[in-house]
Amino acid sequence: MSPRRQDDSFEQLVEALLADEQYQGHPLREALALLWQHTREQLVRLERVTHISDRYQNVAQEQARSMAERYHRQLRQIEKITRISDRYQGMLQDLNNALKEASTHDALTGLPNRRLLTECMKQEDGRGGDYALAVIDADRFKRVNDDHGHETGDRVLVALARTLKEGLREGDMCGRWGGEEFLALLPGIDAAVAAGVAERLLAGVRRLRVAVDGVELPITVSIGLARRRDGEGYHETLLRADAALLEAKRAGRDRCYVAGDGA
Ligand SMILES: Nc1nc2c(ncn2[C@@H]2O[C@H](COP(=O)(O)OP(=O)(O)OP(=O)(O)O)[C@@H](O)[C@H]2O)c(=O)[nH]1
Repeated sequence: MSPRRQDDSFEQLVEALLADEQYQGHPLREALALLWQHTREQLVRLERVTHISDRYQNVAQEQARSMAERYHRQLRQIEKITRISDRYQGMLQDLNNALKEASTHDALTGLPNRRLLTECMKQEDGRGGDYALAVIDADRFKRVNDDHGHETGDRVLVALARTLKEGLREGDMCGRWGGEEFLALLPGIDAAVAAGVAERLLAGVRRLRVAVDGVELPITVSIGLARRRDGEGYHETLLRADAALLEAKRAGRDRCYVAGDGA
């Protein structure tokens, strides 16, 4: 017999006993009635306590669940913020690199710009470095612009920059000094080697051809070369190289002039 049915039959038995006429006035009946009354009250109380306990457990479970959900939601938000922050930092880094590149390199040719060249020459001066400077200037470049347009002029400058860079040794530096003028910084070099490098650059540019409207445009440059003298600052060496360049131009262009030590 199931416990529930047992309870039911016990209850029916007690009820029947209490209702039976023949036990009216019997002292045990009074005791049974009191006991039965007490038992029923206890049962009601027990049910109420069980009900409260169930509700409390439900509330506790509900709270635990919502706390776990909140925790996971916040975790997901933190992960998202971390991803955004990583991306943002990456973008900042890229931007930083781009700014650095823009501040030190020429946008058209990609070569080091005047600022970076100046910085490097100052550093060489600072350590008393032995170097030569070659000022390289495109010949009759105005004509290229006038005859073929500024865009063609730009293409020529880009091709020229590549050719000059390819003609230099490892450790040399070629940058765009401004306009159609380039500057090569040749560290640790003696006069004869520097002149050889300049001749190689001239020859490389002579071989260069830039195609314009089906025609191959010849390009030449003139070079002024000066070797740093003891105790000299880069701007003085540069002035001597500029003077040598002027001589090369006057002498007919497409050549290199070397500044004498006394120049
Ligand atoms: N396309 C283009 N032209 C430039 C740029 N910078 C300077 N130039 C041009 O370069 C030309 C330089 O002309 P000039 O200083 O008269 O010299 P040149 O015609 O080369 O003559 P020489 O130097 O005497 O051989 C000018 O026409 C400038 O406009 C540039 O970034 N792009």
